[in-house]
Amino acid sequence: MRDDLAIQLGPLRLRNPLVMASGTFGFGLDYRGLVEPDQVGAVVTKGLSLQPWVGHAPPRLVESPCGAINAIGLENPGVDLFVERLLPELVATGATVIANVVGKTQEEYAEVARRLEAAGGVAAVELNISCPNVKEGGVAFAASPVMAASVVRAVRAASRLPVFVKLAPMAADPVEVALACAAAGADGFTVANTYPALSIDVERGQPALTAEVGGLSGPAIRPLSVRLTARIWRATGLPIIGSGGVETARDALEYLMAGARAVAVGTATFYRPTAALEILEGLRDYVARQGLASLETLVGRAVGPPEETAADIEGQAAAYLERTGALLHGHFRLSSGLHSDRYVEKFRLLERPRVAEALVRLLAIACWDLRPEVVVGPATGGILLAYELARQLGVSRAFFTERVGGRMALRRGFSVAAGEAVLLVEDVITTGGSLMETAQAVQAAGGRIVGACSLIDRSGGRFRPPFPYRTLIRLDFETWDQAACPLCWQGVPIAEPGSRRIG
Ligand SMILES: Cc1cc2nc3c(=O)[nH]c(=O)nc-3n(C[C@H](O)[C@H](O)[C@H](O)COP(=O)(O)O)c2cc1C
Ligand SMILES: O=P(O)(O)OC[C@H]1O[C@H](OP(=O)(O)OP(=O)(O)O)[C@H](O)[C@@H]1O
Ligand SMILES: O=C(O)c1cc(=O)[nH]c(=O)[nH]1
Repeated sequence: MRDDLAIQLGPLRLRNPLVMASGTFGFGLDYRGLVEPDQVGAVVTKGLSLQPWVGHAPPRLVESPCGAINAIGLENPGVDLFVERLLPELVATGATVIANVVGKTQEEYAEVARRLEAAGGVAAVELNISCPNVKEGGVAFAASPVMAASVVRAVRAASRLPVFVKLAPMAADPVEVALACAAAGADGFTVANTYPALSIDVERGQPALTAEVGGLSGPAIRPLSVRLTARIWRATGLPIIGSGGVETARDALEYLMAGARAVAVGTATFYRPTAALEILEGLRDYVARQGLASLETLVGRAVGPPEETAADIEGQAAAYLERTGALLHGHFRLSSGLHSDRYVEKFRLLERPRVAEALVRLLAIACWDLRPEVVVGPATGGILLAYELARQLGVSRAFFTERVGGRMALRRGFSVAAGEAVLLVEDVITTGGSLMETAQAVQAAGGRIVGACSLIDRSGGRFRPPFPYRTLIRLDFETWDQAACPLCWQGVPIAEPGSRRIG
């Protein structure tokens, strides 16, 4: 199996971002011979309840322009039968299984999740608090952020399985619901379930569906759910499975660029059973055409970084750095020769791959429009950052500059072609001296600087390079010349934590 479309969905590593939507792929076994369960990123089961549910009387599905309206009523065999009869066979296919869970009380949700975890083989649960066509156990739980969060909390307490909450697009304020679920420990969201809808059979003068209200799915809802995906991504920054009207690779890309990390295919499977596989081929073509190393950098590309995450990092940066041990207090001689009572030990951040990956993702989102061909950073932090940023941007080369006799230089055979587009990356900017020296070394070698970025800028706004420059965190710490340093006056011993030798 090729790995070029693999993507991280919170704690889950999916072999590709395509997920078979709940209720449209049975229990993953009905389509064998057409779509093998291990060909897609994950199979989401039909909603599972504690006891078997019979669902609504027919008719349960009616066509609608650019879509369908359904009211199956969550018919399912119950969690125990699923665990006993269906799950082993599904797991044996090598599929990643996400179990869709429904209940009439929060205790039921919790108990179903507990049994699923005990059974083994389930990668995550998707809490369906959004079925629009039942009176109990559906959208009622999404009616208030508090109720939705209480289901998440109950499930969290009963099982350690990752929890994705399937949001109701029309219930309460979905963003408020999502924030409450995030606070209660949700790992991510599916955005979104179907939209409550009514179709009338004018010959009979009756609702077309026995249940009256059904859920509208298909391309008709796609732009609505793409928008909601962007809102939930911006508000929470948590991993999202986009769902609603995905028929082609283009549709799937829309969801990714709006902030989803995986995309569900539902109604399309009914009229084109191999739609998911065709979409995967389309995604592979796109990745090859755009020269992307992975799909990671597409996530949220069209709508920018999540506000909360950006705000969190910006607003609580000093506290975060303090907590991770990155912000040192003392008396330091910095790379520039200036003195300060603070030093940012960037390796407290960079030594954690997850933290480094998450921070660089924000840099990648901030810089993707610069279209670099090479990423370059000054040693030492820049080595790691350049590599990770290039990886996430799908850029094929990354290298670093280092000091030779006190001057930044390209060594080790690193080179740029004439006019090659270079993005610079730095961990901490104090004066910007190291970055500007790197820029000069790259330009002297023939490279063209298209921009620069840094994780942390402590220059107090004084660093203003002559090319586009983006930073994640601005900190305002004082620096002094040796002669003006109050810590020197007090005789406090000085430390020189960086690797640059002064004097
Ligand atoms: C017939 C049918 C049954 C569905 N059953 C479920 C279900 O049991 N649980 C759930 O969370 N979503 C269910 N859904 C919603 C889908 O998983 C999906 O989120 C929605 O249909 C939008 O995607 P689509 O336009 O690609 O179909 C169902 C949808 C349809 C059409
Ligand atoms: O903007 P400037 O004034 O150039 O200062 C910033 C540079 O100083 C720090 O490096 P450090 O001195 O810690 O050296 P090291 O990375 O080699 O350990 C930091 O990682 C930057 O590279
Ligand atoms: O079983 C159903 O009718 C059903 C469940 C659900 O969550 N969404 C949907 O559109 N239909």
